[in-house]
Amino acid sequence: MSALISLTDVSKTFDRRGGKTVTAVDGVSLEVAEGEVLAVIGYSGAGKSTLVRLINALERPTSGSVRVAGQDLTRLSEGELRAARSRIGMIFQQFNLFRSRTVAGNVGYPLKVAGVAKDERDRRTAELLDFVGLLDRAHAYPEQLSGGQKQRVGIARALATNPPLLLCDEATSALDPETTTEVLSLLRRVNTELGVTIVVITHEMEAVRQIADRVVVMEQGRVVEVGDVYDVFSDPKTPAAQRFVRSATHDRPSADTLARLRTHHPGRLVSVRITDEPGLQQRIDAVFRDHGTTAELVYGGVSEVRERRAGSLTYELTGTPDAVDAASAALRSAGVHVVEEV
Ligand SMILES: Nc1ncnc2c1ncn2[C@@H]1O[C@H](COP(=O)(O)OP(=O)(O)OP(=O)(O)O)[C@@H](O)[C@H]1O
Repeated sequence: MSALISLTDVSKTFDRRGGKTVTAVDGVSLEVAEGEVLAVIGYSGAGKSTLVRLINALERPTSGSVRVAGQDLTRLSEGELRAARSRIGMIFQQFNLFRSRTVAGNVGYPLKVAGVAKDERDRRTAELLDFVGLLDRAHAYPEQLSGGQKQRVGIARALATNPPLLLCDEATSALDPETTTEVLSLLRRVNTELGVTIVVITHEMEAVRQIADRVVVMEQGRVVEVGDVYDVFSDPKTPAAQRFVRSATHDRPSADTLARLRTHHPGRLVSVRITDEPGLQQRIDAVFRDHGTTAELVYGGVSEVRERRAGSLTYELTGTPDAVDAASAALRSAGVHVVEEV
C-alpha cells in the first residue's frame, strides 16, 4: 500500500512572548498508508494538534517536509493550498456546526462552497445523511441534536466532497462512553466501506483500542513509540505507552496497586502477559500444577483489542521457594512472558 501522508523530519517551533521558543513538533518522521486508520495519542501539550495542523496545511513546518497524496505541501502557493485542504475532511471535539443552518444545510455547505448545483447537492446530502443514520433529522437544527448526532453530522459534512483523508481531532472527547463507541464504529465504516484513510488524534487509549490499525505515541513533540495497535497494547515498550495502555486494558499492577495487594497477599506475586496464543491458559495452569505451586489470581484481566486477546494476570504463588522459582522458569521456557513483582 502506498503512503497517503509522508512526514519527513518535521519540526514546528512557535515564538512565545519574551523571546522564548516552544518546539511543538520535534523531528517527526511518519508515513500513513492509504486505507489505514492511524491514531496519534499523547497527553495535553504533546504536539498532536500541531501535527494535524501541519497535515492539513494550516501550519507550515519550521523544517522538514509534509507530503499528502503526493503533493509537497510546503511548496504550494496559497491557492493550491486551499485546493489541497478541500481534499482533507476534518472533524472536531466541539463539532463546529453552523447553528443557524439545518442538518442538511450543514452537510451540503462544503458542496455549496465548491459550486455544486442544488439538485446534485441535495442528492449527495441525502446519501450522506442516510450513511450516518440521520436522514430523518435533515431539517432539525444542531441544538436539537444530541452530542453523538452532532458528531455524525460533522462526519457527514466532512465527507461531502469525497475526501480520501479524514482528520479527527479529539472527535469523541466530549462524548460519553456509549456514544463514543457509536461514533467510533461509524468512523470504522467510513474507513472500510468508503475506503477513507483516517488519522485520529486522541488522549483516550480506549478510542485507539476501538478504531485504530496503528498507533503513534507522542511526548514533548516527539514520536516515542509507533506500532500496530495489538502489539502496542500487548507489549508497550516506552513508559508513555505503558501509562496509556494501563488506562484502557489490564496491565501489570502499578506501584500503588502493588502496595495495596501486598497487604492482603504476602506470597510471591508474578504477572503473566496474556496474548491470543491458543492454549495459553492451560499451559500456565499445567506449569503451576506440575511444580506443586498453588496460584491464586489476585489482579488483572483480559480485553479485546482488534478482535484479539490482550491483558495481564497477576498470581500469588505459594509453595516452596524452589518450586516457585522452577515454575517461573518453566513458564519462561514455555515462551510465556512472566515478571515477578518485587
Ligand atoms: N500557535 C501557537 N503559539 C504558541 N505555542 C503554541 C501554538 N500552538 C501550540 N503551541 C504549543 O505547542 C505545544 C504543543 O501543543 P499542541 O496543541 O500541538 O499539543 P496537543 O498534544 O494537541 O495538546 P492538546 O491536547 O492540549 O491540544 C504546547 O506547548 C503549546 O502550548
